Amino acid sequence: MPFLTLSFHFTPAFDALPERVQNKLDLFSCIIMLFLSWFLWRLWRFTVLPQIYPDDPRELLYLVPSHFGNTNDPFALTLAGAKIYVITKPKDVADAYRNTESLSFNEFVQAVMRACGNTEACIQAIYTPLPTDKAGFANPHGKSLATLARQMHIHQLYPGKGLDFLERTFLEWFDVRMNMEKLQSGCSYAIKRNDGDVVLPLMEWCSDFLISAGQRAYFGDELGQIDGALAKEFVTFDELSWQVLYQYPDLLVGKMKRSRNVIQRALKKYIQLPQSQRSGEAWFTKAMEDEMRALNIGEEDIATMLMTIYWVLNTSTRKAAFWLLSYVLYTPSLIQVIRNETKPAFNKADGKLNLDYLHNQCPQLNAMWNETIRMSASAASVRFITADTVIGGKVLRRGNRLLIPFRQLHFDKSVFGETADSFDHERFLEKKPSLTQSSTWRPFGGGGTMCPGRHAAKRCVLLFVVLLLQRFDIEMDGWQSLPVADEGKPVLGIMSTRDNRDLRVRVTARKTFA
Ligand code: HEM
Repeated sequence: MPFLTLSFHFTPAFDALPERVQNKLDLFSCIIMLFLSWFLWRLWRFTVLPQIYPDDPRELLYLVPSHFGNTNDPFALTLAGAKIYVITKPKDVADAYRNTESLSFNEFVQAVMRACGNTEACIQAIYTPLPTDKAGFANPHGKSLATLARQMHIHQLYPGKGLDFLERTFLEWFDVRMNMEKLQSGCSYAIKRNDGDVVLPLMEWCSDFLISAGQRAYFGDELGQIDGALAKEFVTFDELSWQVLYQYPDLLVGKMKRSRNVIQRALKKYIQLPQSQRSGEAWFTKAMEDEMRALNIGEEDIATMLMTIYWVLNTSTRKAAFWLLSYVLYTPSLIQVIRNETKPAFNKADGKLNLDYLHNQCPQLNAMWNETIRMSASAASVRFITADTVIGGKVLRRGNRLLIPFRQLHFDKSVFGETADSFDHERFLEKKPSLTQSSTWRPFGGGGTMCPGRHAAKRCVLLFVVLLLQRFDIEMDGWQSLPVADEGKPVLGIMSTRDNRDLRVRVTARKTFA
């Protein structure tokens, strides 16, 4: 019974009223009490507290579309009882990336590890500093495996031998599969097969090819021999992987978990194969496995860790290839631009590809890559605040999280121009060579955790696109509107299409080369 009405309830006047009227009054007083409680709470939270702590970021009132007159000051949200600060100003973002003292990435990684099923013992082993003279990857500063892992990623993924190995493997993989006979026989998901052409669902095709190539480059042939359907299984997992990022309760994630388990089981069988029986894997895979075994981490945990590698490796490249090809298909004149520019990269005699030429002499293609990821990247960096920290003149209190969403930066008209909402790769050409160095360009995050896989992703996607456009004609199979990106779900890089919409494309072998 609400407190306010108690005194009235015990009066003879209340007792004298008919029961129907008494019930109505009860309901009315409940509503008044609820409203009053909400009003007092709101007054306290959004009016009194900001007066007491004027330097704390303002709390965003629920569902108010633009905050505080678009000042872009840091603000706070409360989701499921947890306070999350959000910063959107490029300078604040740059300051946050620079701060590795009181803004930590580890907490986020550990939460993802737990959500994927890693044990506490494994997490502890990975975050414990290791001796400087340990065997394996050099550790002169006595760091934990969690910190060394980043350096190991860089060793594999930054320009140099490791990245060249990956690129050669991608190329070999695409090369043998990208001919009409193989597309006709190998793409079980083809919608139509005619004499000389094939109709394919573009996203499904990009997913199959890019995931399989990524898997082959990191895990060699054996993983595919253990389970030939992992690429398909991964797509099911990946489309639901926002449930991992939101840390959904186990009860609600059956389908996502089933697919994840299939991949983890295959990875466990893979590491149970003696290393001498595995071939063609990337340096990183074996080195990481050795490091974990040296810490006595069990095979279940190792397979779970490898699953997260499989995830970051494969989630974005397939979607980036899809978006780049979609944009090009909606402006078909760009197909010829790519063909003309990349033709000299192919040796006239044997068709062999000069990769250096592709990396350094193709500004149009490079600009199309930049524009594609500007339009379709939607990740956010997350940091845990370990001590009160001032950003943008506001105090972010320890124990809360900081979210740095990048997407809105990529549509800033003062940086990308009035056409920022549409695809126009020319903005990245000579006009503004420094655009990718600007603090509003963040498809790969920033600071000490900036994506180490960005070069590999670009090389993999561009190889696929260039081979495709040089070897085939491609067009839409009947008019279809451009799918809309699904901005509603958190991702680790590039967005999917809303409602998983795909495009049907007709692919025909080209008679002449470029
Ligand atoms: C277009 C493709 C890609 C995009 C847009 C992308 C984006 C990102 C973003 C936004 C982050 C988080 C950065 C932060 O929080 O500051 C990240 C982290 C990471 N990415 Fe990528 N990524 C892509 C491809 C790849 C590929 C192919 C790999 C290969 C293994 C990869 C490996 C990683 C790793 C290991 C991290 C964690 C870095 C760390 O812990 O320090 N990414 N990526």
